[in-house]
Amino acid sequence: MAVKAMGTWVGGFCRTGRGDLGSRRSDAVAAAGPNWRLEVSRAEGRSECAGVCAKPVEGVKPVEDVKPVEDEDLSSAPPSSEVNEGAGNRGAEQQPRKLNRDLPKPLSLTDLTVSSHGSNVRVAYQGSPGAFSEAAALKAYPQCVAVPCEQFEVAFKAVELWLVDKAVLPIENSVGGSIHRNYDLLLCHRLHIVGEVQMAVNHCLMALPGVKKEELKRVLSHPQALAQCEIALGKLGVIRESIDDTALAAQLVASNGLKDAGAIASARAAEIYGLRIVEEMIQDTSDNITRFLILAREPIIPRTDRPFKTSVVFTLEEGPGVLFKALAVFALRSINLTKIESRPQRKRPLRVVDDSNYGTAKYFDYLFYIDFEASMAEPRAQNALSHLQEFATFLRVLGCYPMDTSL
Ligand SMILES: O=C(O)C(=O)C[C@]1(C(=O)O)C=C[C@@H](O)C=C1
Repeated sequence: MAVKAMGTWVGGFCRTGRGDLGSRRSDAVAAAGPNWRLEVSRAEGRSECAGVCAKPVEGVKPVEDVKPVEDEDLSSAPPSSEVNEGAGNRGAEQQPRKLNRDLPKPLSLTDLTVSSHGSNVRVAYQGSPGAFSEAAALKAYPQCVAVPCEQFEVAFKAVELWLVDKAVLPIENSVGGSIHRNYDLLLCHRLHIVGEVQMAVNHCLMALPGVKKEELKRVLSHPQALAQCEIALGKLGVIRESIDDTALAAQLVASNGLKDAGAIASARAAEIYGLRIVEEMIQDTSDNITRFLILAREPIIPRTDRPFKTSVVFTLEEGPGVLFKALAVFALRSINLTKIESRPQRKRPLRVVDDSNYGTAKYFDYLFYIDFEASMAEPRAQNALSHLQEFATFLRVLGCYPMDTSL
């Protein structure tokens, strides 16, 4: 079955000894401006990170202005001609000479300080300004520079390549369920879950100013958003069109002047792109919650002074009761599970039991993702994972992080 992991305990973490699953590190720290989206370039069908991609999103207000050191405001300094005039003859009263305004300024302690509000933190999210993921990034780090990315994978790579510090990505929604792509990407990248963000998602139906709800023939949005508003869309009887993110849907309606199309997005997206909200809270249930993960290059130190959660992924041998046995390692220690997800192993999608292939001869191999309510600093969590390791064919701790109990 899958590769057997040799676990090592590092500072309370069970870190498996599986080889590098594709993460790349670079010392290159690049500063992508606030109005830029990171994107994946596809060469010969292979998905590759293009690094900082200078693609401005048209008509979008910057999320936060970044001021490069070289562009410091020098307007208060006198022009160099004035400064140089008679220099050397004025003793103590002379104006300071501006020698070379292009010289780099040395880093100071202030430059190195990351405030508790995350004012220096650059956080990648998937989507365009006004997307719900941007709001989640700002909930996690209120003063951060939120960096829009075209795809989830770009956000992962942006962290790995040090283009940003963190990524905030959706993992599940209370109506739409799991975002499987991010489960798969967690496994093929070496990032750590360092936090979670729960956010109430209130969807608005919006259109060009003057367009009535009854005039809409189609509605554009992210597939998750369309799924979360199934009842309202059914009543409207419109065609649903999938777009990469909700804010991009709003932008498309606005920039193309689509009179027959509406968009489902946030109230902030309506404001940014100049659309009028024709109906608020159109999601199927008023409590529509999306949970996002905060990903970073390094894990955080698990603690016990507040509620922590741990996320793991593992594989098991085939056989009756093995999943039952795996879940029992938590039950035996009164550890509450908050999520279980299974994903097919892509490299071993199908197994045939016998050559004749009679009866139920084909079945799948699965990866199991589990979130449980305990910190890796607690002996019961460490013991549970040691126990699981006795029969799991592969085990990786994806992260141990404080639970988000707010909304
Ligand atoms: O399209 C957006 O606005 C997003 O942030 C993506 C996303 C998602 O992928 O689930 C985030 C929150 C909502 O559940 C709907 C869409």
